[in-house]
Amino acid sequence: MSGVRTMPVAVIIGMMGAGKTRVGKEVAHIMDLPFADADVEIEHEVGMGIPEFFERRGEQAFRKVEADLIADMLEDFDGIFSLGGGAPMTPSTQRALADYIARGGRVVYLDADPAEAMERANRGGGRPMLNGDADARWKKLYKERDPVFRKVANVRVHTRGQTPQMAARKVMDMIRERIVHVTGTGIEPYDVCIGEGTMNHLPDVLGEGVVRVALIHTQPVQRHSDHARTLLRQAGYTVSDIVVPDAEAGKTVDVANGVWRRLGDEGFTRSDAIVGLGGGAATDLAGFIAATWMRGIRYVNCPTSLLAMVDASTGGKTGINTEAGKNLVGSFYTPAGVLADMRTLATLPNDIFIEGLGEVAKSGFIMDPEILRILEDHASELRSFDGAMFLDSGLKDVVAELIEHTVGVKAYHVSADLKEAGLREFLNYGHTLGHAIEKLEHFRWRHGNAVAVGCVYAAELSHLLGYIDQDLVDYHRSLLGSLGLPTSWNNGSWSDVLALMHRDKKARGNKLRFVVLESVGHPIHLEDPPADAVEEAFRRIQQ
Ligand SMILES: NC(=O)c1ccc[n+]([C@@H]2O[C@H](COP(=O)([O-])OP(=O)(O)OC[C@H]3O[C@@H](n4cnc5c(N)ncnc54)[C@H](O)[C@@H]3O)[C@@H](O)[C@H]2O)c1
Ligand SMILES: Nc1ncnc2c1ncn2[C@@H]1O[C@H](COP(=O)(O)OP(=O)(O)O)[C@@H](O)[C@H]1O
Ligand SMILES: O=C(O)C1=C[C@@H](OP(=O)(O)O)[C@@H](O)[C@H](O)C1
Repeated sequence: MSGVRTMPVAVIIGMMGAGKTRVGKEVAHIMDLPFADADVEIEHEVGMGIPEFFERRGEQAFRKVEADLIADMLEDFDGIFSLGGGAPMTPSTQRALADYIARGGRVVYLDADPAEAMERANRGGGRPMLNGDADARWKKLYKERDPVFRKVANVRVHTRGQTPQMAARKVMDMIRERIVHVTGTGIEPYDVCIGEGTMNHLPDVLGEGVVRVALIHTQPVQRHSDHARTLLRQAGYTVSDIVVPDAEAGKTVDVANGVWRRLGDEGFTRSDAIVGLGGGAATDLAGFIAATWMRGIRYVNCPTSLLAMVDASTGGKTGINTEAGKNLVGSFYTPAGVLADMRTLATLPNDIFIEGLGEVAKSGFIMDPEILRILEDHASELRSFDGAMFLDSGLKDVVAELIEHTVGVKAYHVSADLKEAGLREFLNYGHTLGHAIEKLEHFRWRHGNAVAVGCVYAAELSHLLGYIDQDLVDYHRSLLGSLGLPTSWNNGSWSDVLALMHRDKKARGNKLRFVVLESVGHPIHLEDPPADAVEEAFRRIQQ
């Protein structure tokens, strides 16, 4: 015996006729997993059909057998497990499902259209709960059960008008999703959902109180915003499509003003919402609009670049650029949810993908060595990322795992320190020099590339001050280089760099402050380091 506890990959619940058995079997088939249906297992156990058991022993006896069997299967079945329609109404099963979710399980509420499910449930008979006026019985049960199903499930899949195959694909995408929960002082908890098709959650995350949705996006992601708009319209929202200039050109007060004007003209109220879709520039602007319109309305981020997925869209920093500088005007304002839909990466250019790996690696250095291991193992595939091939390649799972880990690092720091009073500053590893490079390159250097050079600089500084050995500095260079990221910069004078580093937001008075490493996973604050070390580290990244 290995002693490892097994558990179902997913448990499917829903009304009679929702398709729990049919769709569940299909999911198991596609995922090459075993399938079990609670009703069939019960029939084996009691040696008779369910209608006969109901007739002979009654519903109460059935519920007891059902609850015991489910409790056992939740401990030792490792495939797709469909429950009978009424099973989640039993309190002990509700507790068992909550425990299963706490262990990482997925309880999928197969939410079929009532008319479709009712018609299917009436086919073929064999459902004792529908004896008599079947439609009336079904409707009554639906009223009782739907609120409970919503509560006990952690995944909800709408299947209206879908074939069993289509519904199964949707279930599969959703059970493969990775979810990072962000919470902490001053944060209304929210989830970052990572996976293929996570954008489908938009209506669920926006909720029912919202009437109008402003979909803020840029032109290069039009294909994805078209999809989001369709989803939103199908869910009954009135959608305002707002196209803003691409990249940093969109993060201006003039653009913000134009968006505020649209919201005013179109009657946006406090109960309406914003969806920001695109790279980090678009999500920063959308968050800023959401934070400021009527002093704060609901917003959801749909990041479409790797950098936006792992960094910009999570953590609640929103903002625009002004003449005073980049990101100097903004607000801490957390989204209602972040939907990192991997399908959007299919159109992402290689250089923008690679740049995102700079922040991924940084997160590995400061906290999560597993990130570094994954980067090492897959460096050459990552480096030759090709959006057109991505979704059909094994790289998809690697990238999803990297995003999950990196968002986890960000969520950890943000949870403890939303407003960057201390711990959150560790996320700034590599950024002190990185920001100076970006500025001196007039922002033609991409952020993640500048951060990569900045990480090598911070590692050199850590070494010069005796915190880490040369091997770890070399490791920074070799890992980042293997991913196609730059590790040196020689396009500006030391005096300009130093002056800019003094204006970094971590600096205090005349004192420079850096984040350096004591070892992988152990960053520390470094205040007012010796001037010669600060300069020598710079000399070392010039070649
Ligand atoms: N709020 C934060 O915490 C935070 C953190 C890090 C960065 N940022 C901000 O994020 C911005 C950088 O983000 P970025 O690197 O995503 O840059 P970006 O938003 O400028 O996007 C880069 C380019 O890629 C395009 N693009 C994005 N997704 C695409 C897709 N799926 N297919 C095709 N093209 C796509 C964009 O349209 C743009 O042309 C900066 O403004 C930075 O200040 C914010
Ligand atoms: N999405 C669907 N489209 C068409 N028929 C379906 C769909 N889902 C289920 N069915 C059919 O409806 C009937 C009831 O489905 P079943 O899986 O037994 O529901 P449940 O287990 O939820 O009670 C079956 O005949 C099944 O093949
Ligand atoms: O709704 C219910 O209470 C029941 C639903 C049935 O399963 P299906 O939902 O698969 O029909 C079966 O467990 C039993 O007849 C009781």
